[in-house]
Amino acid sequence: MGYKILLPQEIMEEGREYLESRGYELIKGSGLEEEDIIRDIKGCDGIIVRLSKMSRKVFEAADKLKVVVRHGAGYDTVDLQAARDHNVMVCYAPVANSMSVAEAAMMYMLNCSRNFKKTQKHFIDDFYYAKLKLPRVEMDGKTLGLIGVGNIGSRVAKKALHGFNMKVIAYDPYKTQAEVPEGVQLIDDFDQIFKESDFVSLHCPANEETTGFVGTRELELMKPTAYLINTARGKLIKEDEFYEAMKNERIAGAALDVMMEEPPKADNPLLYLDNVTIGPHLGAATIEATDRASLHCAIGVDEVLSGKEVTWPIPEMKDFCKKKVTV
Ligand SMILES: O=C(O)[C@H](O)COP(=O)(O)O
Repeated sequence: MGYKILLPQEIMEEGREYLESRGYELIKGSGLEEEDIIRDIKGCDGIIVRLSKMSRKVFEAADKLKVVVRHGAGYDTVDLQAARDHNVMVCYAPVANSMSVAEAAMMYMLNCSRNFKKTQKHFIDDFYYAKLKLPRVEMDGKTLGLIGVGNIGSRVAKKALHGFNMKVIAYDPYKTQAEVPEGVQLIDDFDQIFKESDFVSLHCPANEETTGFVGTRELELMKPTAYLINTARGKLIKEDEFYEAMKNERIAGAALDVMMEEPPKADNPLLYLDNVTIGPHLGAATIEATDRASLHCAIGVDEVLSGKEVTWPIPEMKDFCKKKVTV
């Protein structure tokens, strides 16, 4: 067969074994930047991308590429039009990390409710201040507002309903009440989620519809005691407007697992706010999720290159999938 699969970043053993046992040659990339991928992609039939972007320039440089598989649930880093123009199929791993990201969302909610960033900052200097003076709340009985009830949002909903006895309301124009977990109240008014919730958690993809859809206006709608959690994509939030709101303590706190720029520049002022917890896009970074993602990506590569039906095509390329990539 002799197909070459570029791995700009290592994947877990499950995925490697799946591909190697089927005769694929795995090529270790020389780096994660665009120029590295442009150099490395030549002669490769497939690529599994975790952190790198698949820009038009990369597709232009690729002479044999037939499949791109995104190691995760989002694919906003892949230029889909360029993929189509170059007859390259794009798949992803939409369910592999849902549980881990949902757990991360709960972790960030707890972190906010216990004011943990400020607590950590103060407790060495003044244990009693850290213990007694910082406001904290329970999650039990509070209202969680979800934006997006897909693979991740529905897992968050179940954890919040059954693990924390929260009320869960949700906005998702692509779902019906019958399609969301029992106990979730689907609401067709985006603003109402911000107005009513004690915690708002974002679980939708970044696309033209959602980019920058949370800014000053939405933060102004929120209760001053509420928290905003983003484990989805940094570009959903207008970061400059968010910074102003948080600097002025417009809401009680926020947690971002994702940012507009990853890694963020050290001088990004958001990093230094006491009321904003920030993580390094760690939602999917567990042993279990990366094991599954590596395997699901390997399956995607093999399905496309061996002409099988594709289990996880990105939704925008389902039609393309039927057309079949010429190998
Ligand atoms: O950490 C990873 O494996 C991925 O970057 C996660 O990607 P996702 O946020 O698109 O699921």
